[in-house]
Amino acid sequence: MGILEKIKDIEEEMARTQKNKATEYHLGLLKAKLARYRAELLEPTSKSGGGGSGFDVQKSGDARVALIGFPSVGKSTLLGKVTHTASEAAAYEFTTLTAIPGVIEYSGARIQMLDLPGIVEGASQGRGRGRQVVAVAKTADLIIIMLDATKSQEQRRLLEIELDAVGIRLNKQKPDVVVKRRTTGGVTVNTTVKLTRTDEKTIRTILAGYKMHNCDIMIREDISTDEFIDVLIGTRKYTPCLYVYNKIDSISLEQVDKLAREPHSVVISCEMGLNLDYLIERIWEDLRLVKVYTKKRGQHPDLSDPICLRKGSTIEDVCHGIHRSLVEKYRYGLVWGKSSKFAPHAQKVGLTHQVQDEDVVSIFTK
Ligand SMILES: Nc1nc2c(ncn2[C@@H]2O[C@H](COP(=O)(O)OP(=O)(O)OP(=O)(O)O)[C@@H](O)[C@H]2O)c(=O)[nH]1
Ligand SMILES: [K+]
Ligand SMILES: [Mg+2]
Repeated sequence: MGILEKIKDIEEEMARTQKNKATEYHLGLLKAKLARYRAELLEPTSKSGGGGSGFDVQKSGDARVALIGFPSVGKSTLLGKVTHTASEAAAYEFTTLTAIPGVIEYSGARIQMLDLPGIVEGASQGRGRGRQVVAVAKTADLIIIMLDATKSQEQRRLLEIELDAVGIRLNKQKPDVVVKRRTTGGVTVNTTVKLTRTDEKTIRTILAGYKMHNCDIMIREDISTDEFIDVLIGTRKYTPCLYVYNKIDSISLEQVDKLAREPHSVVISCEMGLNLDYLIERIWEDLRLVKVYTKKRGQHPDLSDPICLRKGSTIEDVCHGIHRSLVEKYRYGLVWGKSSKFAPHAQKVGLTHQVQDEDVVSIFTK
């Protein structure tokens, strides 16, 4: 039996099985199996799944944003509006057939935006170029799910399902669970919180399904069964996502207002140039980047060429951003800005000091 058939079998069995206390463990096991087969399906070497390795676009700039959506929602039009790259846009579906990179310049930072072909339902199973598109989505630091505001909300759910199927978890943190494999000793499960969405027996059943007979599990949040399986599989990608509703020029103000109030959502009109600056600000925020300006002794800071880092980065990361060997020669640093205890004056800092957005940093070497 091929993988696709096995998946179908399990899905059918799950659909047949009534959900109640008595079947919970069995369903957990089926879910674990299903997740394993799906993962196999995504292997580029897998024969049954049809391959599809993604478009070969070099990463560039400080972060990558991928545009995911159904055909003709306006992805290419957006790329043309916010970057210097033109990507053909037209009124027919599947105008774009490959990945087209552009660059958004935002106060000295460079964000790569990838225009992609439209995907259809079933993309993650290999329909159309869906496989390649979702493979690219996996490499993104931020996913934009682009939607046509004139169409039903159903499109959003369908796209979420496709991304979920390839292991992308949108706007979620990695669950706080630690799994330690051992060679003997059986399974121990420790929890620091009460579990209301799964239970220890289900967890043990799933572990047995994965042939993990010796391990320590430490659970520090109220996870669901699915989230526990995610942790075991380990290759999940936790990516921030913005829902961008385009074509608001064609709907009523009341409708615009309603969409704009949804979490993680931005409403725009590419054609009328509405709200595009705000969209870029939100992209920047959701990427959770900080930019740090460097300054040489006795000179003004270089405001044209900041170093961009993840939020929570330290002076050590700043050093790496300047030169590989700088850390070895590091004596001390000076920071001006929000992270300085003595703002507006400088604070003398060590390598572990966390920087904040728009800090100015000077590094002094031995
Ligand atoms: N009314 C309206 N139409 C728009 C807007 N933005 C784009 N369009 C139109 O929507 C159609 C599709 O635009 P594209 O940019 O080609 O859409 P796409 O998502 O790249 O489409 P594919 O590459 O085929 O997947 C074109 O006719 C655009 O002119 C908008 O803000 N309002
Ligand atoms: K189009
Ligand atoms: Mg396009």
